[in-house]
This record gives sequence, C-alpha cells and structure tokens, in this order.
Amino acid sequence: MPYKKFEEYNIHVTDDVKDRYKNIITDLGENVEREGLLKTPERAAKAMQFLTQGYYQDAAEILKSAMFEEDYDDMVIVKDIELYSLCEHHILPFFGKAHIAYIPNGHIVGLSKLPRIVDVFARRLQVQERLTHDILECINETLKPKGVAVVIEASHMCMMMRGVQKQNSVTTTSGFRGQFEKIETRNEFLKLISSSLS
Ligand SMILES: Nc1nc2c(ncn2[C@@H]2O[C@H](COP(=O)(O)OP(=O)(O)OP(=O)(O)O)[C@@H](O)[C@H]2O)c(=O)[nH]1
Ligand SMILES: [Zn+2]
Repeated sequence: MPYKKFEEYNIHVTDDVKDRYKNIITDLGENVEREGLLKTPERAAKAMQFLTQGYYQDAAEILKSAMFEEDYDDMVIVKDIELYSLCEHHILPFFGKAHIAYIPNGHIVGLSKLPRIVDVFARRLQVQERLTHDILECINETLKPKGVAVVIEASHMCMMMRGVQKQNSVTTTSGFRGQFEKIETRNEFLKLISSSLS
C-alpha cells in the first residue's frame, strides 16, 4: 500500500465511514437523530481511523530515521511496551505488552522507535501471531542485527466480552531470529524480562 500521510487519508475517508456508521447504528435498532448519538458516527469514524492508521505508516522508514553506527554488541531490551490492537476476526480490541530485544550488528536504533513500530503494526486489523512476526521481521530486515526477539502477551476482548467469556486468560506469542535461536541467549532474554511476564 502506498505511504500516505495520516492527515491526507483522514480528510477524505471520514465522511464515507461516518455514513456507514450511521447505517450500522440504525440497523442495530438505535435512533441516530437522538441528541446523544448525533455526533457518534463521526466520532466512531475518527476513532476507527485512528486505530487503523498503521496501514498508512511505514515502520521500516521509522527505524531507518534513527539508526546510528555503534560498536555495542550486547543485548538491548525494551520491555513492557503497552499495545492496543484490533482482532481481525471480530474487530474487537486486544491489548497487552510487547517485549523487544536485539543484539546490534554495527548499528543501534533510537529506543523510542521500537514502541513506535509496535504501534504501526498494532494499529491495523491483526492476529497476535502476525503482529509478533511483523515487528520481528521489520527489525530483522531493517536493522540487520545479530539477533532479535519479540514476546507479546495480550488479552482479547473477543474472548472476554463475548464468545467463550474468559476474563483471565492471557495469550503469549514469541519470535526469535539470529542469536536468539540459541537457547542460552534466548534464556538470558527471557530471564531479563521474567519479572514482567504474567
Ligand atoms: N490465533 C488467533 N486467534 C484469534 C486471535 N484473535 C481472535 N482469535 C480467534 O479467532 C477465532 C475465530 O473463530 P470462529 O469460530 O470463526 O469465530 P467465532 O464463532 O466468533 O468464535 P468464538 O470466539 O469461539 O465464539 C476465535 O477462536 C477467536 O478466539 C488472534 O490474535 N490469534
Ligand atoms: Zn476476535
């Protein structure tokens, strides 16, 4: 998908999405003309566009914008990165934490860029497994580190508010590339994030 600024996309899509929300709310049995709902289609359209803005952002460009030459070749971990995404099956939220580690290979990356790319991939219709791999592969292909690891723990509203209605289940997904495929390196990472794991 071509990269387009969120603001550009925002302007021309809002009216179409707003009209569709009007129809959905009416079909659900509500009166869209009552005072409390008058602005709801527009608010919902803006909220949904915000939550899916990742389609119009380029995660690799974000990483490339802050890569610095550096000899450091030990593990770098950013843990407890909160994330909010939408499950592609029900368009209901899933939310939790991402933990990311990499071992530099001549370049380090600006730390804030890791949470930023989590948001880029989370703000799309997702499954947790693909979200995990999107983040992993983006770092692997762009930064070309000696190793990269991503762990995501999340709760899915589609399993809480409806369906199976389980309030306490947490889903963990993980991906490991390069040196993290070695058990000792992987274990060191898991130990360092263990206080954050549920
Ligand atoms: N693997 C995976 N499954 C997910 C994710 N988010 C939601 N799901 C599941 O997607 C599945 C869709 O299954 P279906 O049987 O087609 O849908 P459903 O009838 O609404 O299923 P129930 O949720 O069991 O009521 C469900 O089992 C959800 O729990 C995710 O991120 N990863
Ligand atoms: Zn779901």
